[in-house]
Formats: sequence, C-alpha cells, structure tokens
Amino acid sequence: MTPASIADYQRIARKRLARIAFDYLEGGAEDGHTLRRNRQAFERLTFQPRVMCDVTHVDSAVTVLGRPLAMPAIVGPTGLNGLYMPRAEEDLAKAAHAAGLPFVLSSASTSLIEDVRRATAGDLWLQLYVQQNRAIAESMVQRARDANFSVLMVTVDTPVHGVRDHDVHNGFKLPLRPSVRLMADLLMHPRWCLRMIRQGGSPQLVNLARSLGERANINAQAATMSRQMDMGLDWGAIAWLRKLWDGPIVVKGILSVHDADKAAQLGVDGIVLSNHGGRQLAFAPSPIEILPRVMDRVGQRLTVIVDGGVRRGSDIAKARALGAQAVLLGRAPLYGLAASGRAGVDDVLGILRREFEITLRLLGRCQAAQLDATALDDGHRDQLARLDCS
Ligand SMILES: Cc1cc2nc3c(=O)[nH]c(=O)nc-3n(C[C@H](O)[C@H](O)[C@H](O)COP(=O)(O)O)c2cc1C
Ligand SMILES: CCCCC(=O)C(=O)O
Repeated sequence: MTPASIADYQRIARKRLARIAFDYLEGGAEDGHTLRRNRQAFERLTFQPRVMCDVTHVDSAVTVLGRPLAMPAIVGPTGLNGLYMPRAEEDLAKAAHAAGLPFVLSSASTSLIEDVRRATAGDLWLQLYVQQNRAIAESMVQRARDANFSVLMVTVDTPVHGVRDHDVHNGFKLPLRPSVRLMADLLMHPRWCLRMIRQGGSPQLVNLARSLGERANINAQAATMSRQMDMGLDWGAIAWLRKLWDGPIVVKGILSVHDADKAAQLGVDGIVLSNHGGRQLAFAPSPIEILPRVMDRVGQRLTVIVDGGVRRGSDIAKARALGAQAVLLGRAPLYGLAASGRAGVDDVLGILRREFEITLRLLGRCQAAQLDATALDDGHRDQLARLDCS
C-alpha cells in the first residue's frame, strides 16, 4: 500500500525500527498527556471556508526571519537521528533543501556541522543546548558560523530530561549497550540491526564530542550529556549569545505570555512556542492553545513559530491562521526517514505540502500569506479554551 499520510509513515516506522529506537522517537513524558494534548488542540479547531474564489493558482510560500520558505514549515531539531538511519542528518538536510525549507541541526546530532554543510547548499540553522561547560556552546556556534549556518535557535525547556518511562524500560543510553532485551529487539528487527552495523555500531554524539575536543572519550560524553545541561541558564544568556552570534536568535521552548514578552523585551528575533513534542514537562499547555494570547502580546515585535503535533497540511494552515509565521516539524520527517531514508523524508514533506495547498484551495485562499483568523471558525478561541484532555 502506498503511504498516503504521515500516520501511514508512522506505522511503517513503528514496524521497521527496533523498539528501543521507536520508543525514544515516539514517546512522551509521564503518561503521554501532553503528547495527546498537542493533537487534540489541532483537532479542536474548525475552519470557516470561503467559496467561489478563484484558486487556480496558489502560492504556499512565506518569508520567515527574512528567509524564503516554500511553505510555512521548517524541519526542526531532533537529537540522535542516527538511531533511525546512517547519515540521517545529511538526508534530512538534503530533503529539506529540495523541499525549499530550512533544516535545524540539533546540537545532539549524530553528524558533524561540517559534514551536514558539505551535504547541502541549503538553509541550515543550529539548535543549541547550553551545557555547564559554556566553551562547548561557544565552539559549536563558531563552527556553525564558519559553516555558514544562518539562524541560532537556543532550546531552553531542557534543564533536565523529562520523565520517559519507555527509555527506562528499554535501558536506553548512548552508546547502546548489549542486554538480553536489546538482543531480542535486534533479532526482531534484522534490517535495522544491519543499518546500525553499516554505520559502525551505536550512533554517537559526534558534534558535541568535536566541540568538547575529547574525541577519545565520545561515548562517555554522550552517555552523560543530559546530566551536563547548564541548569543555571537564565535570561542573561541572551546577551552572551548576542556577542557570539550576529544573525537571528530564536528561543525555543516558550510556553507562557510572560516569557514571550520577556524574550521580546530582550530583543531576540523569534521564539518557538513548544512543549518539546510532549517530551519534557508533563501537563504543559499545547503551543496552539496559547498562541492567540501570545500573538496579542508580542505578535508585532517577534517572529513566532510553533511546534508539537503537526501531522497534516491543515495543521500548518491552522497555525498560520492563528498568527504563527511557521511550524517546526519534529517527528513527521523522522517517520519518513525511519521508513525509507531520504526518499521517505522527501515524501513526508511532499505530502504536507500537497495537503497544505489543498487546504488553502478549499478555504478559498490563494496565498499562505493571506491566512488569518478569518479562516477559522469565529469561536476558535472558545474551541481552544474548551480543550478537554482526559
Ligand atoms: C526524537 C526527538 C528528538 C528531539 N531532540 C531535540 C533536540 O535535540 N533539540 C531540541 O531543541 N528539540 C528536540 N526535540 C523536540 C523537537 O524539536 C520538537 O519540539 C518536537 O518534536 C515537536 O513535536 P512533534 O514531534 O509532535 O512535531 C526532539 C523531538 C523528538 C521527537
Ligand atoms: C540528549 C539528546 C536530547 C534530545 C532531546 O531533546 C529529546 O530527546 O527530546
């Protein structure tokens, strides 16, 4: 059967990946409440279409932070992508470029900044985790500048990892360690096992290791990355980052009007409203729920991007109608990657683009840039307020 949707790719990814990898990709914090809430928020919203408009030609392109995007979406940062496919970051970056979208490389990537740049001439952004040893971030930013990355996205919702039971059950750690459970998992997924052997064994956080300058000790560093986050990170870090980086700075992981306002006051260029795909704080709000209030407060001053639960072109239209400039895609491209490598990512991005254009036409809008709250049901604020996440 030809995959027709992101959900189809999710099913294929679930079959093809070893459980340890799929659970890491898919799982949410605690009992999955926030993960579900992200989908429910989109599903609450209904449209208000216009008919008898000439929609012969549609234009899905937008401009975000002065950069052209073929549609209002960005391939977002996800760490440890080498768990799904060898040279995963390079394939994601190439597919994003082919689709006319930027790619955000995670600082927890399994390919080097320099190798990803060599793979594509596309628009690359760097996502930064700030660790206790600030020299690591300084080195990564410098390397990204040298490799002609355009935007710095600092993630601020991860002083510690969220509560992820599945990773505890699976004994998930990098490098992957042999255990009876892992061996059984590998036997059930021989193709995945071969892929890992082909790439030389367990994926590693090579990017981080390069900036640490401790190549001999990559594995130990990868295993301890989460314990090394700078829990003392505060708003003072924005001034420090400004000194390191001339280009646009985006703060990822904002979930309140208060913090959005703070970011605007400090002069950052953009924010990503995000609950980290439901993987960090359990019972966090969904970004879509708070988007209207955030736009009221900072919409004139900042570029606002949202993520969490984007699985359909209609989701992209809803986010844009509520005022977001673009969405970040987290799991969706990874499902394509895990299912069939580069071709799978190309297809996932193609499906989203097609669905987005169909939605535009059915809404009676010719341009993505024309989408605003009039495309949504008049009661959309109530629809979001009534969210029931039982
Ligand atoms: C497997 C996985 C790894 C992630 N790694 C990172 C990361 O390294 N840095 C980061 O800022 N966000 C990371 N995220 C969060 C995503 O950037 C994004 O906020 C989230 O996935 C959006 O939700 P969605 O997956 O429902 O689209 C990760 C998400 C997933 C699913
Ligand atoms: C150490 C890698 C962190 C990746 C991440 O942000 C996530 O799993 O959500």
